[in-house]
Amino acid sequence: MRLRRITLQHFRNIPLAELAFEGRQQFFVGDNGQGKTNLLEAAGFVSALRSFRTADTRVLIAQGQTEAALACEFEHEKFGVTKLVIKLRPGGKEVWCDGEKVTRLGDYLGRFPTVVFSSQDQQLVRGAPGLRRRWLDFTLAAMDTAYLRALQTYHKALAERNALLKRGAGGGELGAFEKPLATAAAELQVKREAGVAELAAHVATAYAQIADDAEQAGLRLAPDITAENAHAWLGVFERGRARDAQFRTTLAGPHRDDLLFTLNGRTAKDYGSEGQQRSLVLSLQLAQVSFFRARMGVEPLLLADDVLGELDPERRKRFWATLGESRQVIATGTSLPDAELGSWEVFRVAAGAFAKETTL
Ligand SMILES: Nc1ncnc2c1ncn2[C@@H]1O[C@H](COP(=O)(O)OP(=O)(O)OP(=O)(O)O)[C@@H](O)[C@H]1O
Repeated sequence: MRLRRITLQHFRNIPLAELAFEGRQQFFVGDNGQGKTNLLEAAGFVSALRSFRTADTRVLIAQGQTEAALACEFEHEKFGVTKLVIKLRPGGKEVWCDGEKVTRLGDYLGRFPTVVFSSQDQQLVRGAPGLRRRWLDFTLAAMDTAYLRALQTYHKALAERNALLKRGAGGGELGAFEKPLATAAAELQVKREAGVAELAAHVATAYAQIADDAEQAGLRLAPDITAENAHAWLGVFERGRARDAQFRTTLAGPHRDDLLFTLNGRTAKDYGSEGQQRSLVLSLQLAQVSFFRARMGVEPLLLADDVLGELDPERRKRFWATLGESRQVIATGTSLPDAELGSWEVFRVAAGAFAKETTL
């Protein structure tokens, strides 16, 4: 798919911007703090209906304003030319797709896939398990509404069970929430195992294309605990009651799963060099691109936030070659990319305003 136009109103530091994109490569250049990432964030928001930087919609609305609006036009492999309008208010968001109001998030997710490359991605290898879990959940839920539903059910039941535990409840009282918890846990486990196996194959391919070593990259699920089926999961939660009551929280379950990255079978977090970890993170995001395309039959929109400048020249060239020219890339940076990295439509960003420059 291709983003042809985007309009932002009162979005972060951007009072009004109306941008039309001609080709498949747009570059936003400017000093720090001018609004480059804000533009990418808006493009990401219209596809995922959430920000890749914050869970709080309120901070997206320009200071002093009560509402922000985004409108865009996609050229889409499946839906043809599609127009989306999003209104953000402190209390939430409203979405229209070709003039029709979107009432169920699940119907919309994954239709306009976007993959974000950002310098924060390094944390995916080195940071806490929660970051990897969120990445996995986002990747799988975007392509599978049943996964999203299971995830929502699980977290709702988990929150209820934990609230009871905090109040000092135990035994049978917890039972009411353990059934939905167990059913959802079983579904999450099966879908995570299958999804990770599929993603692992894409990660290995991407790593072989961009890294300069001959190591084999791997990805696997490191479950906190496993059980055969929903019935067995119920047993897990029932047996955990006494210990959970002591700690006042549900200690074991899919909410503690992790993902493990490996290089030649060894944990990348502990053994991988800085450069290898960097290649691995890029491979992970490239795997998301291939996964979305394989599942949806749609070329995702790629948003690259200040990453091109961070890569050494060799890796940058290889990364670029992997992206190919059939996909749209919207990138940002404080300086323009090398001429060998394709021909960009360039926009200069200063204090939330955008000016188109001559094409590189
Ligand atoms: N809700 C808001 N209202 C007004 N301004 C905001 C809001 N949220 C963020 N900003 C402003 O947006 C600017 C940050 O923009 P952005 O994150 O896009 O920077 P950038 O151009 O990508 O810079 P860098 O290269 O440092 O990442 C800051 O000046 C910040 O104060």
